[in-house]
Amino acid sequence: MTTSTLIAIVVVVALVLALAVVAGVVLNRRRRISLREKDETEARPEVKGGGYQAGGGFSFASGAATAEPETARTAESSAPEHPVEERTEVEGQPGVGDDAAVPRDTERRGIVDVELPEDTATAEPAAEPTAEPEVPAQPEPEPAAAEPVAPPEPEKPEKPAAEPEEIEPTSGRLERLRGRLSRSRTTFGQSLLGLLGAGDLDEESWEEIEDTLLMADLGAATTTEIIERLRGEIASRAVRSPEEARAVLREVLVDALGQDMERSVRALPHGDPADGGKPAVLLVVGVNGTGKTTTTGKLARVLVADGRTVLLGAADTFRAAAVEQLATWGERVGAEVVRGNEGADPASVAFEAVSRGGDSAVDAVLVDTAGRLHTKTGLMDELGKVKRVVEKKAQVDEVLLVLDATTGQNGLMQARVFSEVVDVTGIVLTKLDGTAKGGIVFQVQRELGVPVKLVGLGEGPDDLAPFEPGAFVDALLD
Ligand SMILES: Nc1nc2c(ncn2[C@@H]2O[C@H](COP(=O)(O)OP(=O)(O)OP(=O)(O)O)[C@@H](O)[C@H]2O)c(=O)[nH]1
Repeated sequence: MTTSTLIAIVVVVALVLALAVVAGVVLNRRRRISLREKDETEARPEVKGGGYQAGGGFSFASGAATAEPETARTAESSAPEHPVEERTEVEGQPGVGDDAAVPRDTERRGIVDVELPEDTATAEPAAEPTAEPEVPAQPEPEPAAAEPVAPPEPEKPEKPAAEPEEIEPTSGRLERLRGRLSRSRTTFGQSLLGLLGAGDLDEESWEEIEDTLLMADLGAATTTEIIERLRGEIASRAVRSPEEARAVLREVLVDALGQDMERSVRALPHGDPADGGKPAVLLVVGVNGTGKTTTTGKLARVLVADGRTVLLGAADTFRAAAVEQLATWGERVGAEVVRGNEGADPASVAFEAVSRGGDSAVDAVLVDTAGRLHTKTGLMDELGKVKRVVEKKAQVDEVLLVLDATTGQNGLMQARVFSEVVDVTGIVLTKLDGTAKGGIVFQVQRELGVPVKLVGLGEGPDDLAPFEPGAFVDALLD
């Protein structure tokens, strides 16, 4: 082999190596999405706002217009099944992930049949079975401590004594309270914007975006869906600038929140109450301390501010303080309160509240129920009974499940059990002001298929807002 042949071979090998290196670099560049080459002249993609038409205010609807006809349940079909193996409790004690403190509903007391008032004969629907389901065979721990308590008659409704106070305007609440979402905004919204706007989006960046979504409690399924959509949209729209990436992010998040979900609170009466129409009936349910009583009071204020008359039913008879708390809310807005003594049968109080609401021709009856751990089968059955007893008198238009946004996965577990027992129609997510995990909104809706209708953003009396996907996402991203 001559020297010139050798040189030729070396040159060819060097050329092939150089070509391979260049091809590798080009391929790697193509896989990245660069946001650095901002083209100011390109028009930003139009971003659609949320489809929910609350217009910044609360949206109320009549149950008659939207509620599905209630079918009378039989005791057999409505008795929820809670096989022992599915329970998270261990011998009645909270399990991992449950409330650490011994809940007040560990108090033992028998569940008694309710003596319904006289007018039950005229009540509807007639198909309700006369026998309430038996207390499940699974006994509460320490059954010997259970004392049969005769259901005291609900007390006479109280007329508020104090002058009703000023109520913050109900429109634009989410706008006004958007600052309360600052913790979620910092750890969720701003992290995402930082990652998407930082420049080259390689696999590592997408992993970080995924982690951010998971940390904010969006859940694995929603996170995967959002990442896939984001990747697709950013690539297909040839997104170049951080502003464009933000617009795409907003659109994807708003869509993931379900723009078409019906979020009106069914709190408007069926016809004119002054002319024989019936009040709307709302039950407020949830675990201890999630904010049921507070939410009931806040909602009453919104309705009163909108010119509606309200009656409050204090069916949280486990805790005298809860009854007092609701009575105070009633006084503050000039609403009548029907209350029972501590230990009174909650179903009896709820029934009386609905009867009284009809007699007083109010627009809405809001019934605050006792908090109960979702793991307590007997107490959950009792909640089902509250609803069935109320249905003897009137259609229940709305069952609002109050969930504490700071409890994460445990909140979801609660939601599943409650919706088995009482057909939850809307979620109120409270304490969003105290958490960085605002992403729970996405997960809870997806898991339950029930819309988040209201959000609690503070302890103040007017810190309740209607949930609007567009405004919520804006609050997270701005
Ligand atoms: N920060 C914040 N605190 C809230 C919110 N909603 C309720 N709270 C507080 O949560 C605590 C419990 O609220 P309650 O309304 O008493 O809860 P509950 O579910 O009725 O409790 P039980 O009667 O024990 O079942 C109170 O201190 C409320 O002020 C909210 O949106 N944000």
